[in-house]
Amino acid sequence: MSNYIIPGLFALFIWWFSTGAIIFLDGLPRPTFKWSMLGATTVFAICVIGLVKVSGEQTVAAAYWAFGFGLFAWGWQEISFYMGFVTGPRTASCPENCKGWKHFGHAIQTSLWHELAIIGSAVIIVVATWGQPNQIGVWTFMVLWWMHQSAKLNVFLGVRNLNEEFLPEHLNFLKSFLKRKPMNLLFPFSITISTVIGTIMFEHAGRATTGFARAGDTFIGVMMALAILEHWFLVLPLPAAKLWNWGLKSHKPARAFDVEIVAGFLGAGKTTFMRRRLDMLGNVPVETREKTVVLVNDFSTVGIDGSLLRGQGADVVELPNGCICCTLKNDLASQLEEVVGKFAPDRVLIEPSGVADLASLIGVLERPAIAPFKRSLSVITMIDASAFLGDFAEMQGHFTAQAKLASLLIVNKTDLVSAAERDLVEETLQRLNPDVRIITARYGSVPAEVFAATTKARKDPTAADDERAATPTPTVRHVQEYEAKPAPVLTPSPAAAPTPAPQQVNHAPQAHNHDHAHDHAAHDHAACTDTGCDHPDHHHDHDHAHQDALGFSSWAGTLDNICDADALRHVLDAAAAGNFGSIARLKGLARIGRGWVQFDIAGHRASMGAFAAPADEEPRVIAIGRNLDEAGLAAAFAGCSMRLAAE
Ligand SMILES: Nc1nc2c(ncn2[C@@H]2O[C@H](COP(=O)(O)OP(=O)(O)OP(=O)(O)O)[C@@H](O)[C@H]2O)c(=O)[nH]1
Repeated sequence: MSNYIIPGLFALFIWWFSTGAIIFLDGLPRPTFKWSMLGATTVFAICVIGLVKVSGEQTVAAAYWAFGFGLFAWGWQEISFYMGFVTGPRTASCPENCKGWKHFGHAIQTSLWHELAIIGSAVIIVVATWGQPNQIGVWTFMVLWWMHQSAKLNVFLGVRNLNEEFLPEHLNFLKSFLKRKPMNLLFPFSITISTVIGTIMFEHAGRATTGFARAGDTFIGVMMALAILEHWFLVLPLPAAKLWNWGLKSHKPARAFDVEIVAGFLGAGKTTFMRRRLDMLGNVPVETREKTVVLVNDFSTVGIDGSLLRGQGADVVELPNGCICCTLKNDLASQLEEVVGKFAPDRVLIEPSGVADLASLIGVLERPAIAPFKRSLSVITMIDASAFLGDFAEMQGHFTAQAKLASLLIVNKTDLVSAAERDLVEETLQRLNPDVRIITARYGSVPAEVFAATTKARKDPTAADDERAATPTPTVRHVQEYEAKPAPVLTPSPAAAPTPAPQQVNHAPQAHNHDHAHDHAAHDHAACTDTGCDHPDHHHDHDHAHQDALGFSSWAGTLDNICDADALRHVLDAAAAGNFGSIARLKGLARIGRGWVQFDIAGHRASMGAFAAPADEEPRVIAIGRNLDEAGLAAAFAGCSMRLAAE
């Protein structure tokens, strides 16, 4: 038995160790790459010479040597690719909306030279050992090649675990070619082929009569078994990456990151602004482009904002179902720690839900695990100019806190108000926080210069002194209006129309309720008083009361069918008119004909606009408000998808 167990364990160990070593080398500072590459090339040359030397021998030792040479020869392929020496002609993300064969073509271009290098290396190894009895090295190389190709195709077609943390920063563009979905059609074939070959090899090993054959067949069988395991790791909810946590240690960020919180009430235009901000951050030469991570937190169990922010060059991490103030505070803290370890970002943009407690969120950023990494913090608060006066009358504490904690206030949606109302909003805000800079905007459009100062506002004591001196907190009032193009294909809603009568429902949206109306409505949880803002940590025991004071609940549903545009608009108008309770915010994504729309109710106005959805998008809707008529909403949205089905 030891004839099988020892080579089996040897193969397992050497595979695990060499994989971890490559991950480790890959996370070291870039100047080390040339030395790693030089080392890998020397090792490759030694492996080819070694393979020639042992190819004529059929001893147990020769089996071990040949396996090791085959495996280390493969190491060169990995190092040369992951360190960026041998990749492909394409070094940029796939353009948005690029699909099908074109997308596949772009994917091939990202690693064309790498694939050709593998073919070249395989030819060298095959030729060097041609006609010789010891082919274990060749087979080891071939099995690794198979594992690599199959895993690569699977992550392209879609799997659950993309193991993006193993991708070094300079290969970030590859993420646009990875797809997250539970499974793809190739996966069962990959598993079956590996299982058949693995079984044949183990069966050969069992029948082998020499120590050489037993060891050799066991090596190949174990490599095939590892291929199977690696594939299952792609789709099962297992933290397989933890196997190489030691290798990832070198990937830990050496630098701190800037944090921008984009706050504001429901529908104020946070996501609209974030999209522009991401554009701004991505619109710089590649060498100076920052690694940006977006953390987005929808109020409902079903997130929408994450979908709207993807595809803009940043990694998007969703924290659905919450307010970043109650139970989610711990989730946020651990999520942030994970983001720091996994992505080593230069900048983290956080979009809390419209009812989040900003003071608590800032408190999370002060925690010891996160604070040392935080270089600066700026709080950009979006204000819906058209809804502010009404909302302020109802939720004075909430808006006071948001204004006082802001380092920049953007009075958005100025296209919807008169100049007099806009001035009134600005004056009210300025009175709440005399030091804050206020600018006005349409569709969240703000010039880039604004951020040169604001991103450095609220500097940490840990930040370099010269940096702080160079970028003072903006205290000068400066009000200016910036014109912006409205969102494309925006269709303002006509006068409120009646809800379509609930028809026979085929696919009722699946409802998820997220009710925060507990017993604490009496708490007035403004984080700031007229004399200033309390330290966020003083509020830990009462965070949930903030949400309760606002008294919102949410409803979410999925829209299984293609919707009828007119029916959808009628439902939106009815919802905006208050037919389904007092809706503060509604948003969703729906399929209409061959395309997609993003629809909204914000500030009691309904709107729809075209949306470029990725292939795996889910049509869905969420509503946030008070006294929501959930059954009515479910029937109405089911009605818009049914009407077309019935025609
Ligand atoms: N008329 C007008 N509409 C705007 C403007 N800015 C954003 N909107 C629209 O307002 C709606 C809400 O915008 P979002 O950016 O999703 O608002 P949000 O603050 O992220 O909303 P939540 O995530 O629900 O809190 C969308 O329909 C936007 O197109 C603006 O300046 N003028």
